[in-house]
Amino acid sequence: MPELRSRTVTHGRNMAGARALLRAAGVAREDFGKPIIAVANSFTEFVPGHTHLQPVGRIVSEAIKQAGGIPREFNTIAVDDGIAMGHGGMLYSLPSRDLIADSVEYMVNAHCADALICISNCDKITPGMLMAALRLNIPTVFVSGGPMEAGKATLVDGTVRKLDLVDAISQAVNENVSDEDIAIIEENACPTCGSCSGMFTANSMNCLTEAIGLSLPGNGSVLATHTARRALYEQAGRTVVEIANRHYGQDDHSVLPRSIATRAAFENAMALDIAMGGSTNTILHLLAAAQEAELDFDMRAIDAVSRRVPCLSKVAPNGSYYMEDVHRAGGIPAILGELYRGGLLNEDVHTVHADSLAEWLKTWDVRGGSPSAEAVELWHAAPGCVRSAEAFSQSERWETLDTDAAKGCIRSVEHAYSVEGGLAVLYGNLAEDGCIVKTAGVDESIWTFSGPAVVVESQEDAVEAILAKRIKEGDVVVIRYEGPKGGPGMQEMLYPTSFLKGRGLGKACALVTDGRFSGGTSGLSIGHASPEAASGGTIALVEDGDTIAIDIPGRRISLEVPAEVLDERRRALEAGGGYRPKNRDRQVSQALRAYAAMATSADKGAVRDISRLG
Ligand SMILES: CC(C)(O)[C@@H](O)C(=O)O
Ligand SMILES: [Mg+2]
Repeated sequence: MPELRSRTVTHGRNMAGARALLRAAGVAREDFGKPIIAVANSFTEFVPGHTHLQPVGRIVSEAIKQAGGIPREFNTIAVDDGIAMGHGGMLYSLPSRDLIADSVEYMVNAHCADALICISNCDKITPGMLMAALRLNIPTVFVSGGPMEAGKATLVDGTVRKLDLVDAISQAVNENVSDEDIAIIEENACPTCGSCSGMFTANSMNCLTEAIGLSLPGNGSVLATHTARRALYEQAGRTVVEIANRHYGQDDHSVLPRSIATRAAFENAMALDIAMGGSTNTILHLLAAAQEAELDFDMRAIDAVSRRVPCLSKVAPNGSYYMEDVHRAGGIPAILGELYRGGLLNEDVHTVHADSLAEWLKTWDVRGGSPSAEAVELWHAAPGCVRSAEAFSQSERWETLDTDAAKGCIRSVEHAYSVEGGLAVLYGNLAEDGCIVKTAGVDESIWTFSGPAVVVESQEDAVEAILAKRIKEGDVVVIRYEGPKGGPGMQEMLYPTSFLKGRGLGKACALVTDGRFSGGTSGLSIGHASPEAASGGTIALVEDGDTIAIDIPGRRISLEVPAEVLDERRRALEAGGGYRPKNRDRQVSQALRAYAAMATSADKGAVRDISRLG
């Protein structure tokens, strides 16, 4: 039977000092011996996805106390990609993931916590905490802050439309949209607290924790403002104590993160991701998390799943549905249920709340025949449509659920949007170790595309070229030296992709980069090109006017330049100073340079190269 880790600080005469301090922090004499549960809360007023989490930490802690644990809450940082976007702030976004993972490890190990509950939400927080959970491998439950409601606006001409953050970004550069309409869009794009309303990175990751089995059903889709989230937080608090007791009291290792997040579970999560057209960032984060779990799960494994799983849902930016619509259609268990019936899931998995996939879906899949009354009630949680930055500020209900598997928000395998999955890995001389495209967001007419390269060596230059109308129909914009090392920090290219869209080029151009994209990016946007330019990848050798050919169904990307010419260019580049951007004036802090010194490439999840630690 494993001893409570916290015994190190709660038992024995020599730990009188540690106990004295724990007492000073509110632990009662009779509580010593109960499991200490670290409550990693990512509350911050900077980020709408996290601004409502302060009371959530208290609710979770109270539930833990009631269930017989000792909650110890602490905070992590959280970067808002949407606010950091389009300027030097974005360099900090991806490195913040590893900082969060480390800070959770520091707090848990320094204080000998027995178990962990992760209150996450936005882009890097869920993956950072997931990395920590798999690194620490102590009983862990994830519970996120929930999605934002979709925006609704009435434009000057009376048109009523749904919208989100990306509309505010792209419409701002659309010369056909009036200042009055821009003001209306800005005012209404993000009406409530929560993670931005589409299938963007935050929501994608929070849905994936459900599929991996580390969070409760509904975690990824119950709206941040809805009263139904209170029960989710309370249940998460009870569950973490229950699994801690099973592990330390009954020697049950099946509740540990590495027992739950197995390769089979990662493949299921990837199948979900491909079916729902999740953010391309999920690939980076799953690769990073798999390495923490010491799992054999790489780009080839992702490629294999993407070749067999179809696209079952198209949520913004891939279509006109939002997270609130995914929820009404039965949430993540409904997508998993469709995949299960299609024979596309591994069945040898379990979760923090169910011992088998069959039990999990039987209870929670509203389309599966016998969902519990609790599940049916949960999926009725609807948007309040009132501006609010508070958790639990509304309790609207949908009158009916969307169970239309032919034309609704979530389709069956038989009625898939496309047999081609929502995400694909492409290989070729331009990306020998692979690159990523979100097929769900690409118009089918340009799944094969070929055009002349227009090369820029920074996101800023790309934005400038698009706004100065130097990019024309048919071009392939190449943005390089924006990888994990080269940026550093692998910026998201939401501004270039949104500006292409805003300038009417969304379906007319391709964009290839060694950087990455926001979950809000759509169009023929190909990222994570590996090896990156700063590591000597072929992307460093592209010249203006070279032809780049993209073939999504064939999973190929090629720079159509003879090998001898590329060799010649490589020799010249290496003789001329190596793999560095030309004329780029970028302030890079020491903290970021430290990240860059250790960063691996995107096909390895951009994690630190731990082989260098000796
Ligand atoms: C700001 C966004 C839309 O959240 C973006 O950061 C993403 O990656 O999805
Ligand atoms: Mg992001």
